[in-house]
Amino acid sequence: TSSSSPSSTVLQPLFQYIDEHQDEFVQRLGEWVAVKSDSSDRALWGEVQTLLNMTADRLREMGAQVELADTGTQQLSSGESVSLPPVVLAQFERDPNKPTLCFYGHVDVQPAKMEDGWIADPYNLTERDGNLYGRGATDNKGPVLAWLHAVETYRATKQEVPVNLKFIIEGMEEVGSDGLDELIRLRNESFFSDVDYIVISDNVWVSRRPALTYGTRGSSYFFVEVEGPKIDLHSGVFGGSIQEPMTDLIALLGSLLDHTGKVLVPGLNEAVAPLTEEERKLYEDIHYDLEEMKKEIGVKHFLQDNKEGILMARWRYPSLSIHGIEGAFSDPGSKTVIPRRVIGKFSVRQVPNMEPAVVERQVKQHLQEVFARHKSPNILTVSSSVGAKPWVADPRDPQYIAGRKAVKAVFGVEPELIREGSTIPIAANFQEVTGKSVMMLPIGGHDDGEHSQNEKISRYNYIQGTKLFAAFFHELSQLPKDP
Ligand SMILES: C[C@H](N)C(=O)N[C@@H](Cc1c[nH]cn1)C(=O)O
Ligand SMILES: [Zn+2]
Ligand SMILES: [Zn+2]
Repeated sequence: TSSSSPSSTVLQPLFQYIDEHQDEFVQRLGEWVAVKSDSSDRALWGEVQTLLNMTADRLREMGAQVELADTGTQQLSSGESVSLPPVVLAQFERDPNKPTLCFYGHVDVQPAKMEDGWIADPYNLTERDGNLYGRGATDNKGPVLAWLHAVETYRATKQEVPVNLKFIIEGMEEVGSDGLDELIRLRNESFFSDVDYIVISDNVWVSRRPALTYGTRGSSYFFVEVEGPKIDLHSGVFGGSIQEPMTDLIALLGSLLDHTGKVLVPGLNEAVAPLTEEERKLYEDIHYDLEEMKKEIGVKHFLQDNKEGILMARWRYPSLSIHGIEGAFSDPGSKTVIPRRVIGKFSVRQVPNMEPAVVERQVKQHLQEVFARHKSPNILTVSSSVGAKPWVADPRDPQYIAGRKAVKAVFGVEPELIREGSTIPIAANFQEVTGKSVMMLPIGGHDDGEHSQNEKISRYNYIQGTKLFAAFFHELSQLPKDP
């Protein structure tokens, strides 16, 4: 920005504070990463709760009114029901003359173990070559903290925050945001009634350029259980004489997609929204270096041979990924066992105009038909979870103008307009139920490795991202009142 513009007069002291306090911000990220808030493991929901409490405390210290809202219970397959972790709902003092921004984020993480190939303990934030490594560093603890630090910066520099602020922070995003959709419905007429804009920072850029994100894919997660004998069996004694559950399961999983990545479940691709010329053009301008990406993730080639094809496959077409097999022998060594029961796990990423309920029905029917053809004596059970819809917003919405200006003020470039292949389970609900404008304003780098070994956020992105959020408050307040 030019140093004489009014925006820069407001922003410079904020940016200076952020630069001067960056070590404290990194230290706080270390404290958050140290909390093993892995929501996929029910035994760790206490840790999730600990971090939600820490978030609530921090918001209270900054002057917010905070509620830990109940989200009900989860029914286990055993029939038992367990209480879900609460959701933090926070609001700062309201001025009716200011627009109201609501930030959504999550503090739970994906599982992480040293033996998966981490260079250092995933729960001990470690700085190497300007990068901050640790589970949750980019997904989503770093960005949540960056929003809190942006608020802290205004307060510490005695500048009035130019927007009304609300926060909604959950601890179950990584497993499908159980209970949150109902909470939003319940609070639509209260907590959300005066919200003008909802912003999410739970994804990464697609290249080295900053980005604004206007769409995510939806997701349904499937469990395919094949149960056979009462006990595991010796493969030398029984091999060849029984239909093995694992053989059934591999055939079922193998029937789901072909080597080109095409999903083979009948009907599944039929609902996909047709590609318009206008949409196709949007892909041309996006920076995406194929050769660099191949090197970065260590693949010889992608399934598509051009940028547009790859990005469309990631953002606007469905995909199916097989994640694992529970009950299978996966330790080192050579055990010669026939597992008695195995559970295959896979998920389908969904795009406009697919409906999770329809996809779930199509997948279950397909698996049952394939299984019936095999005439197996084993028992097949298919169940599903998550059921998250895809989300697409109108990037011409005023919030995106403020996002663009904030990016320009901090990074000196225009942001890319991108979509995201992964899922924010609650994004579509926010838009549909509240009717408010939703935008994603990511700060993570394209190489942050969300869900992967050695997840990181660079110190640069973390600190510049904090400035981006501080600038976004300002730019939002500068939008014309009734656009
Ligand atoms: C984009 C976000 N950071 C994320 O990782 N979301 C998860 C949500 C999910 C989907 N199925 C279960 N959880 C993801 O996209 O995997
Ligand atoms: Zn996330
Ligand atoms: Zn995630």
